[in-house]
Amino acid sequence: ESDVSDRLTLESVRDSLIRQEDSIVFSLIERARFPLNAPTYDPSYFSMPGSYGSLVELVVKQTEAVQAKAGRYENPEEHPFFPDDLPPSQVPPHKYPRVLNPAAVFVNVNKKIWDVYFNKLLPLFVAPGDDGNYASTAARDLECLQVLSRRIHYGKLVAEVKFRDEWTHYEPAIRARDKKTLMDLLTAPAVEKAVKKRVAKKARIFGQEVKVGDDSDENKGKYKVDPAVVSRFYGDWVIPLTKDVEVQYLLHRLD
Ligand SMILES: C=C(O[C@@H]1C=C(C(=O)O)C=C[C@H]1O)C(=O)O
Repeated sequence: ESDVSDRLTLESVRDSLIRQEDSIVFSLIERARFPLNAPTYDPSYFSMPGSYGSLVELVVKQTEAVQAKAGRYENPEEHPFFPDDLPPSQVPPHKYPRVLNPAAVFVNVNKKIWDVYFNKLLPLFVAPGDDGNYASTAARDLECLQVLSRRIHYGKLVAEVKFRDEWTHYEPAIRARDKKTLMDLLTAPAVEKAVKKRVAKKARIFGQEVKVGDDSDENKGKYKVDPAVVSRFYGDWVIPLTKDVEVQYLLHRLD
């Protein structure tokens, strides 16, 4: 099997992040089909044996258990939200390319992603209201959580590539545990600017009303998810959390 590292470049990992933007925008569009549906998140809405808390926690925990048996978390790019008590994989092991330093496994920011998604993003992009579709709503929330988690933890791969390209700059900062210098070294303002612009454009294009027979631009600024909300979410949370993952990974890189 060819050495993965000769295919792993900053350009290739950035291309993957660009492709993941599509999945993130579409997952938000699909969640926005439902109103807030607050009982989904209310621990007092239902009770069943086993401490599940809210309905969304039940759906996430049980879905992650099934996906763990199917081998999902054998992939180093995947991170469960409830890692405790996950069942072992039941499928033949797949040889994932070993790119990351094994210490990468300690970097997991899913608790923060959970908090930010439900408390900062969700109220901004879904309509108020309750249509009773709580199980479907929870399934859409899980899709959003998983695609955001994959994107943000991709910061490990980005950091690995940057380390390999410029290890003489990174090594002293890692040994000095100098997070500020590490953050300065890995930050690419022009790329961040382009990311924020592109995700807003994708939200406009993917979320527009498609009319047939009349090509006039009748969208009148109506989109399934507000492009400005998507762009601001990337700027305020997705990019900063990705960079936190990069810094945390680099701090473990020489373990
Ligand atoms: C992911 C990268 O690292 C940083 C994080 C970025 C992001 O989360 O979109 C973009 C540029 C960098 O500041 C990168 O350099 O591509």
